[in-house]
Amino acid sequence: MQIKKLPSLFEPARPVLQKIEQAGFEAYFVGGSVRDTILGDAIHDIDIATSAYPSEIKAIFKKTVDTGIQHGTVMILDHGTGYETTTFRTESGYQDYRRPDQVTFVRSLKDDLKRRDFTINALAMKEDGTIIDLFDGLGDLQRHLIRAVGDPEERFHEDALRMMRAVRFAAKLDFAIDPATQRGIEDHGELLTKIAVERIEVEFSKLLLGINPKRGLDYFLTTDLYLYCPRLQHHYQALVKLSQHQDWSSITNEAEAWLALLYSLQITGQSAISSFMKDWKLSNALISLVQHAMTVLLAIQKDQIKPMMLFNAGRKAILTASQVAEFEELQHPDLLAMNDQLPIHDRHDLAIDGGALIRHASIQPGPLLGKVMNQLLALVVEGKVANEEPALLQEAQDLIEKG
Ligand SMILES: Nc1ccn([C@@H]2O[C@H](COP(=O)(O)OP(=O)(O)OP(=O)(O)O)[C@@H](O)[C@H]2O)c(=O)n1
Repeated sequence: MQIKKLPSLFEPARPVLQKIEQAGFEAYFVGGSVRDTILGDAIHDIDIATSAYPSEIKAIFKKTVDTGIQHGTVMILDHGTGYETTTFRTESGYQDYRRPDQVTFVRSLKDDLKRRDFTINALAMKEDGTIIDLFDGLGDLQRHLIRAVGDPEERFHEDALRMMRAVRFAAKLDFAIDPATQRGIEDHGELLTKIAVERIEVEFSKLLLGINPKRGLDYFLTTDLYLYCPRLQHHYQALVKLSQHQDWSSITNEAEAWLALLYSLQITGQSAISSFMKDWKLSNALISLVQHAMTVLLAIQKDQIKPMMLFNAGRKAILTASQVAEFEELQHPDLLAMNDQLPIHDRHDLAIDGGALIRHASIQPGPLLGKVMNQLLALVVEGKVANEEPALLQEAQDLIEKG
């Protein structure tokens, strides 16, 4: 098979591969970019594998950077762009189920491809678009099948994360998992506990954002992989319910995915959200966004949307909550439009500050000042007082008199 028209991302890299070949070595595009090109999907990065050893690559090209030379990876700098090339290699050891104890450089493409995870990821492509398919990856692409290269058990012992990758690809590509590969996952799921949570999280997030998360979640549950992920052990029923959602089109980013998950698991309290997401090693920024969005989502559910709540949540959290409300088929008004119509969107937009209150309303710095400022803010956001200094000063005096 030959791909006639390569995606433009490959074009500037072709002369690099040609140059390696002219020096007497082999060089191929490998990995996800080849798979996705054959599927007609967009590609985002390219990987190059070569029979040349790192020292040989460095002799061919003037400018290189040793980005991971002990693993065989050298970056070639060509016309200002970096191309990472990795020498064909075999790996051995894997005593920790995630990294090889030893990497050996080899000259044979087959030896390199046979240590890769799935047949659809073990295709190689020459610079002219010719596909090298040594493990029937093309057949599996046609059959929509995720199948381990060779013995699944060996592949999963080499890197236990591959079990999560299998269910992620099932969701991402809407493919089935080959029965022997699925059995391999069922038998070795526990090895996932050896893998860093950060790496599991990346795959799980990609699963939830695939074109068919239902399929990925079904495998995640039937293979018992969920048992070895943080904090999911006791949520089988809720995960089944989540997987039964038919339309996932409104879940478009990580925040929406995690909010949908937490809402399904009924983990809705602010500190419960934080502790759950921290166990998944998610960032503080994402945790804060999901917490704000959950407040909005619960208000949608209870039909208790208030201007001040929208103001506190902010546009991004409102959008996140609206998408998940869509997913959950919760009726709701256009919250973004409501938010856009608020008189102000930031504390600093208030037409008065503490200094003005001290000067004109004879308030002393202290707790009362903070309280009055908060009350003024709420009145403006709720549209009860115009956001103008004289009106706000008057209101401040009234508030102080009322105590
Ligand atoms: N645990 C892993 C990770 C990667 N690979 C191999 O390395 C390639 C590149 O891996 P990566 O960039 O992580 O994933 P992609 O397959 O490219 O998929 P995507 O870009 O969609 O994540 C894979 O195709 C596969 O051949 C592997 O065998 N085992």
